[in-house]
Amino acid sequence: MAQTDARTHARTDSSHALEIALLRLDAELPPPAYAHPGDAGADLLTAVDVTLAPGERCLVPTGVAIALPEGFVALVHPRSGLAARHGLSIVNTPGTVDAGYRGEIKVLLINLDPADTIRLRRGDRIAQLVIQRVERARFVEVEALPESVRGAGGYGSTGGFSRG
Ligand SMILES: O=c1ccn([C@H]2C[C@H](O)[C@@H](COP(=O)(O)OP(=O)(O)OP(=O)(O)O)O2)c(=O)[nH]1
Ligand SMILES: [Mg+2]
Repeated sequence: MAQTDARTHARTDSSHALEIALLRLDAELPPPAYAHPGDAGADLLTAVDVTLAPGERCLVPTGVAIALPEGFVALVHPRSGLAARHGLSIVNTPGTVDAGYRGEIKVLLINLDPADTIRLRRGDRIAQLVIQRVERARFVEVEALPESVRGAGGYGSTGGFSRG
């Protein structure tokens, strides 16, 4: 049975999956899908053939638009297999799809391989969409921040590689 979250108005179906309105801008392309039960990311497809020379980037259309409920974000992550095998990544990883965005989801692919060209065909799975709840903050200006154990240490303050 479908349930509605009183705070976010987000609807979940009987398997507790969040219902998200999806518009297919390309009728012949299958919608994003989870490859296995329990997967965090639903695979996004490229709607066009793409050729990426080494170091080249390209904003690639996926043929879908969504309407996220308020209080959610969709993050566009690279696929690890394509990254490991071909050096295919995303320039702005993870890409942020705002709840109010109604345009086509696009993926800013980049070929990080130093030598090989990457050729993608329309319908190839190029990225994965991870849906998460997200908080909205109210930034409250103060004179001093509360103390913490870490303090201002960062950017390697705890050390880096240990080399024999
Ligand atoms: O990988 C991505 C990243 C963003 N977007 C879309 C949805 C998002 O809501 C919108 C704006 O993204 P973002 O806020 O990251 O970009 P911006 O450069 O700040 O643009 P804007 O000024 O429109 O917010 O672009 C995508 O389709 N794919
Ligand atoms: Mg923005």
